[in-house]
Amino acid sequence: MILILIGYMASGKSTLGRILAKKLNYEFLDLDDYIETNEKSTISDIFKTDGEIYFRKKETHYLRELLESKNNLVLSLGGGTPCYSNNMELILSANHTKSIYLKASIPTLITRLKNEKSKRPLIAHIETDELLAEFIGKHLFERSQFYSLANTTVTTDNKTESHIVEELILQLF
Ligand SMILES: Nc1ncnc2c1ncn2[C@@H]1O[C@H](COP(=O)(O)OP(=O)(O)OP(=O)(O)O)[C@@H](O)[C@H]1O
Ligand SMILES: O=C(O)C1=C[C@@H](O)[C@@H](O)[C@H](O)C1
Ligand SMILES: [Mg+2]
Repeated sequence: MILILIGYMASGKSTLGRILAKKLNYEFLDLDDYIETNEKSTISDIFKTDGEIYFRKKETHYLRELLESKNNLVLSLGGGTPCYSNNMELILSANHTKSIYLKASIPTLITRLKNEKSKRPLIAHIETDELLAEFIGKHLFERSQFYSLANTTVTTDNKTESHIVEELILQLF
């Protein structure tokens, strides 16, 4: 089984994925980290040097590689992974995957992303908190249609990390 965590930037995919994998004794991989290791570059540098379209091609390539080669894995995706190419179709049509949308509210995402912009090239250039809030609101609205295709959804606001992981395990098994 490959458990796939989906959600907006800062929704908790990497943090919760690591904890979930430990509990289940599964391998943990973060698609952003996997891309960085294999491309020998950071996500920010890939965006700067080769552009977003190149990044999205690589993202689909490595997603497919992992889906075809791994088992007993928790895989945290990038925030945009479900929204490009045929990635969501790939995930849903594989018969050994379960996908989970980690749903966080706009205010929660704004609070987290205000302090963590620099590593995220899509928002690093946004100068004020007001503009960031406006961007997140619109962007999440556009992306929700893809996130909502996940097999299951867990809301994460005002819940501790361990509480969310317990809920995930109950929903999944
Ligand atoms: N349930 C939670 N309660 C409070 N803080 C949380 C919770 N889950 C995650 N966080 C915090 O939110 C921030 C973003 O989490 P994380 O990096 O796991 O998000 P992500 O979905 O992997 O983001 P990205 O798509 O940009 O990689 C981190 O600082 C993390 O500690
Ligand atoms: O939301 C997005 O489109 C992204 C999120 C990050 O996880 C990275 O995959 C990259 O910064 C793009
Ligand atoms: Mg992450």
